[in-house]
This record gives sequence, structure tokens and C-alpha cells, in this order.
Amino acid sequence: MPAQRVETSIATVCLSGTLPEKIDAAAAAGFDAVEIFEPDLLGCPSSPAEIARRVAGAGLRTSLYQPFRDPDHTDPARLPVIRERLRRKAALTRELGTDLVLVCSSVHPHAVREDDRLAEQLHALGAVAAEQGVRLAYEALAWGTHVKDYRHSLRVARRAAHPNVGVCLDSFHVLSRGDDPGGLGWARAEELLFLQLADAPRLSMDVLPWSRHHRLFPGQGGFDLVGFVDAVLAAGYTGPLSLEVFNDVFRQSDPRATALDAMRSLRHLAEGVDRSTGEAGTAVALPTPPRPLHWAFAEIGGAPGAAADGARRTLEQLGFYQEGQHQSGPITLWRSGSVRVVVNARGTGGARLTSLGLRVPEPGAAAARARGLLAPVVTRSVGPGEVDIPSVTAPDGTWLQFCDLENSWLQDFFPLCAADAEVAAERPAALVFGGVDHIALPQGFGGFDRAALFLSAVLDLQPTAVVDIAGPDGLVRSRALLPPVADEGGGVRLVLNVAPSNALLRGRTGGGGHLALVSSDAVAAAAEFRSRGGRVLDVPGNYYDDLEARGVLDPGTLARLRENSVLYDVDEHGELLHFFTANLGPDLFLEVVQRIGGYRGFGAGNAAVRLLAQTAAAEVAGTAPGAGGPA
Ligand SMILES: O=C(O)c1ccc(O)c(O)c1
Ligand SMILES: [Mg+2]
Repeated sequence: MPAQRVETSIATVCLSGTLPEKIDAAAAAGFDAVEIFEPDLLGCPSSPAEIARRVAGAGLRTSLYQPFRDPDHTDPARLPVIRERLRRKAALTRELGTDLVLVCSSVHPHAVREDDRLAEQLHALGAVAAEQGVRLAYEALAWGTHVKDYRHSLRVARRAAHPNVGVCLDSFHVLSRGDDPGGLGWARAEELLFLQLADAPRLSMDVLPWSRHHRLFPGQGGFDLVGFVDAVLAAGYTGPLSLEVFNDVFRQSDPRATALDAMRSLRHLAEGVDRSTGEAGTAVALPTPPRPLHWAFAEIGGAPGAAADGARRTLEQLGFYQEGQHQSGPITLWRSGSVRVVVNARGTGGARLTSLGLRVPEPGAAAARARGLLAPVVTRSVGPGEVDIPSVTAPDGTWLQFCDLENSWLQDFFPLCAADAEVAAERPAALVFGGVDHIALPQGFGGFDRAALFLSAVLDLQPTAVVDIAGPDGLVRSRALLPPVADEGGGVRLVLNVAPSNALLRGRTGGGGHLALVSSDAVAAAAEFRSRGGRVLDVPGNYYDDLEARGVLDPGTLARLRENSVLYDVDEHGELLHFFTANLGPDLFLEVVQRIGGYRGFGAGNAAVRLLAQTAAAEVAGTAPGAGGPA
């Protein structure tokens, strides 16, 4: 990023609601400018001048008016009509307080094919624009009839040879076509009039519906937005970074929350660009990501009475011992080696993961970074003698608590046990866990992409591709957030699961919140856990018959897996053995994971079997997992 502050902008099409609601949401999230999307204006009772006043009153400016469609035509008789249409839209653009009109490449069958002729028509439009005091930013829509790629739009705009004609670059149209921004080396800075940014999941589908329904904010999808913005800035672009995201879920979400996501995404993107260029000077200087990053604890809350008893019993059966008792309430601390679990017998809603403790070198800086990424800060009363842990709330309500390397947070607990070493000596070898493999957080419908962005930005994790799992109540979407490659093996891996809304209707959440422990022998761990009275999730015999049919395991191993309800998965890097405990709450269980030879996944191949087995278990118990209330 260049040293000057880069302006931020958002297209009104990103947000739900009326135009005034969109303007206010953009302003509240701290944007500098808005692109006014034509349909928002057409349905607004205010005049363009009144809208301009509203924009200015909110502390914003209008960065662009869009879109002006189908600027060229093979039938010369149509050209005067197009020019008159532009004259009016240009005048309107001035009333809106900007001088930039986005012109999309034509999508109709009578679009001009020859570059020379097209350039001539754009030149004539440039003259109309100049009369009105506006400039035209010509954008290649990926589904344009002839002009589909930005190199082509640059060529035509240059050939138009009019000072009021340049291009608009849109990352979606470039990257969805598998193109790269390499052609920008050929562009002149003054030709780059506007930059629109959108990410998207990598899908193989027609580019038009992909664009209109599935765009995401930068960092939420699979495109390299950092590389794209790098290249555009290197080509000399100095205008705003403007988000233009068409997304079905965002269209029905609270515009204020979406606008905050949008700003968070831009700040995280700017940070990535700074890091890649080695230059500082983005809009907001964020403290560097918290590294090294490790788990301090996971807290199971919302579990009064029997639910808390059940959680504690399961932990004990897994070889955990009680290390401490909280000074100020029914909160117990459980430990096994480096893994600590807090069971908080307050709250309602059923046992779930309510708080994640993260061990970082500088908790204050980690929290400041989260605030810089617009994370809501947790304000709570700190009792006398209690340690204040800087904490923020993730979009799903889970607290992220930043703990120091000395584990000062332990001071809040009366110690109940002498030394870990003494207790550990008595623990069966099969129940010695190497740490936390991952933690999975269930997400509500609509909160999935927001949570992925929030957690990956605040903790600097990389979201991986979305996996869809066919569960009994519909598709469960799942996505892992992993440490950057540079610190692979680093401690913190998260999985986000979103259950079908249908599951909630049936009283089942199915989001699969869990804490997974690292084992060096999952079969022995399952056997030991069961011998101590632990309840493993039963896996149907059909599953093992299928494993047998696949011929991937020797008969002895297969028999031991079957005996202990341990599941098996394989990827190109290695193998996985894992089992699940019976549910501790509507949407909470524990998992024990043994990775063999560098297996990288999370057992997605077994998730459908798990979901069905959990449903069956809940039916046997006579209670759907959701019986305790919403998770
Ligand atoms: O989907 C569209 O029509 C459309 C309109 C304007 C844009 O800037 C764009 O990228 C797409
Ligand atoms: Mg666009």
C-alpha cells in the first residue's frame, strides 16, 4: 500500500434495506464513500440532490454511480438514444455529487464486435460525458457479449482515445475467469478510474449466477485478493477500494452488521497487502497477529446442574482431573496434560462452548488488533482479586479471551491439586493427550461467512474450502480455519459448522460443536474411556462392513475399530482414527483424534455417519439433541 491513506467505499448493492438505511450503515461502519447502485435510487422517494445531502450529512461522499448498461449497438439508429440516456444519467451523477459513471460492457446480442467501431462509440459517449463533467469507467462483465476480460476493456478504452474514458476493474470479473492481473503492467495509472473488490467461493457454475448470488467480501472466498490489489496499486491506481458484493444471504441480513463485516474485510485485506509489499501505511494500523497462538482453555458453559455433572463426568472418564475451583462461582477447572477445560455451571441453553482462551505473547495487543477489526469488546465485572482477561465476542457469541504466557488467568481458581506430574503418573497411558487438535463451533444459518471472516482476521487463520455434508436434516456446511503455512503445526485450528435451518425446526441443532483431543492411540483411548464408564457414540455395523468392503484395513485393525466405534478416514497425506463421545449438550461432544502420517483433514468423510448416529442416539435417549433449547 502506498503511504497515503487509501479511501474505502462500498456499493449500496452489498447491503439490505432502503437507500437511507444503506447510507447510514456504511457511515456507521466507517466507510469514506458509497457507490450508488441504480435500483436503490429508482426506488427511493428522495431526489438525487436530497440523496447527495443525505450522503454528505452521514459524513460520506458518493464515489460512483452505476451501472450504465449496454453502451454500444450495431444499429446506428440506436446510438442517439444511448447518448441521450447517458446525458441524463451523467447529469444525475453530478447531482449525486460525483463525476464517475460505471459503464458495463454490453450483454445483448447486438453488441459491437469490432474493437475500432466499439472504441468509436465509446469516444462519442466520452464527449457526452465531458459536456456533463463526468468520466466513464468501462467495466468488462465476465459475461459480456464480446468484451469479457479487463485486457479487452483496457484496449478498447485506450483506443477510444478520450480523456473522459477509462476503465473500472472488478476483481470478480477477472478472477472468476481464471485470469490474473498480470496485464495491468500495460495499463497507465490515469486509465484506472475505479476498483471494485469482491471475493467468491471457487465454484464451477455459470459466471452470471455465480456473480449475482455468491460473491463474498475479500477474505471470505477463495480468490487471491491480496495479489490482485497489489497489482492494481503497483499499476499506479490511487482511487478508493470499493466493495461490490452481490450475495443472497447478505441481502437478508442486518445492513449494519454486513457493513461492519465489509469494513473488517477491507482492513484485513489492507493488512495483507502491506505485508506482501513490505510497506506500511494502510487505512488502519493493526497490531501484528498474535503469534505464537495456542489454546489456553476451552470453556463449557450454559450447563447448570445435570448438564455440568455430565460434562465433568465425561472429562474424568477421559482422564482429566479437577485442577481448580473458581473463587466466585460454580466454575471448575479440568486438566489433562496441556489441555484445560473450564466447566461453568451457570447460564442456560444447554452445554456448549461459550468461551475460548487463547495464549498469546501480548494479550493487550491481541485485543487491540481485534478492536481494530471492529470486534465487540467484552465488558464484565472483574471481582476483587480476579484477573482481567482482555476479551472480545465472536459473531456467534463465543468469547475469545486473550491469556498471557504465564497463564495469569489461573489465579482466579483455587488450586485443588498438587502437581500435574503426580496426577499424570496415575493416568492410563491411553488417556495421555497431546493437546487440542481442533475446536469446532456451530454457527447459525446466515452467520457462517461472517464467522469465518471474523475469526480468520482476528486470529490470522486461513479459511479452507467449504465442505458440504449430507446430514439427516439437510446439508451441514463445514469449513476449517487453519494457521498460515508458515507456522503449520501452530496450535490453533478451528472448524465452523452451519446446520440446516430445518434441523432447528425438528429440535435438532446438528451444528456439531466439539473439542477434539490429540491421541497417539485412538483405539486404546476409546477402550480405556469405555472401561471407565464413558459413553462412545455408537457407530453402525454397516459402516464397518463398508470399510471391510473397501479393503483398506487389515482384519485385526478393523475388528478393533468395530469393537470400539472408532472411525477411519484417509487422505493423500495419511490416515485418521477418531471417535466421539455421547453428546454433553444439544450441540456439544468431545472427539479423540489420531492423525497418522500427516493426515490433514477433519474426518469430513465420516461426518454424515456421525450426524446420523447422533440423531439415532438422541432418539434412543428419548430426547432430540435440541431438547435443551437453542444452542
Ligand atoms: O451483475 C451485474 O449486472 C453487474 C453490474 C455492475 C457491476 O459493476 C458488476 O460487476 C456486475
Ligand atoms: Mg463490478
